Amino acid sequence: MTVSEPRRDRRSTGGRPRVVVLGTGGTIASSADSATQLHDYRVTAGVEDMFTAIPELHALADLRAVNLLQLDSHAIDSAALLTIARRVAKELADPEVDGLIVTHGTDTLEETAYFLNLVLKSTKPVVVVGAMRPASALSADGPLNLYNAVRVALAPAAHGKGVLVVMNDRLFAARDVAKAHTTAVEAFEAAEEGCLGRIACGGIHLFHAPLRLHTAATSFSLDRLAELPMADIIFDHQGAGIHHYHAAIDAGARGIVLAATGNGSLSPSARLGAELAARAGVAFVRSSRVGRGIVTPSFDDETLGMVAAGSLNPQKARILLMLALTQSHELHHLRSCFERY
Ligand SMILES: NC(=O)C[C@H](N)C(=O)O
Repeated sequence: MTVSEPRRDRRSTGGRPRVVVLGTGGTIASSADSATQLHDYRVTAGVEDMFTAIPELHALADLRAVNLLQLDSHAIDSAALLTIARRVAKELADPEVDGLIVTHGTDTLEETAYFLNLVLKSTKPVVVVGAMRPASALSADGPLNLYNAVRVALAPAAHGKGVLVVMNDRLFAARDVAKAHTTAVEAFEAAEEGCLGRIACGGIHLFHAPLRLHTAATSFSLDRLAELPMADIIFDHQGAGIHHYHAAIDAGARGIVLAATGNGSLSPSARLGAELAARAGVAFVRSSRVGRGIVTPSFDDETLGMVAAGSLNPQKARILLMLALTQSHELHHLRSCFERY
């Protein structure tokens, strides 16, 4: 279902816009033993605790808290991903809901954001937000990130832009953004594509709009997704072995994403791995471990039946590959997904 227009008569919100804040855990919901401890913290807070820390939020909108998960994002698996996506879709289908925020750990935030960007069928703003410092820290970044996320969700310009990520005063398209720093509050980048906009002194300044197909314009639908197929990422390097490919194929992977060197070049073992995958009917995608740039198609793609990931990093290529495999294993289908999304 495509949800496009917010409802005009707001009987239960007294005329105020309604924003759902859906909590999944992460540092934004964590605390440590002291204000100076910026590591080794635990998820402790629910969404209401975040509201308590930012009383100014209530002036912006009628807020609804949904405590869905309390996980660090490195613990999110395919089942949790589907749980998040289904709940987001359910909330967006409510005509009284104008926008939705997902609070999330930053380690795998880009994977969830890209997945939502591909499967949600709504033009309402969805903003994924996290924090690099726990809520208990000196200069915690979560409260302002969340406040900014709600402001973005309420901005008319955020409609129809796909899933957005707000971190440290910047606004990104879910497809383009990636975590690029282990500890800094300026942890997220969209190196080649750039951020979509900036939040400055209370204003939301949008510079670009995403061009790749997203949300209502994709062929993916949660209604038809019972589960996600298994896909593994294998990291290539000097002296790499073949055992990872055997292990992935034997374990039942339906797809392998190679975090290849450079512009998707294959070590001798990776080449052998691609041949094994082709023989076993396992899809093989070449992405790059470099972190910037595009993996371009090569002659080898034809001989070994591989797909070039374009500008998707390995973890995002895996998300798209899993979704594409739910529709077809055909090479032309997989390639067309990587060209369109
Ligand atoms: N900054 C963070 O959110 C990291 C965190 N541990 C996570 O859940 O990904």
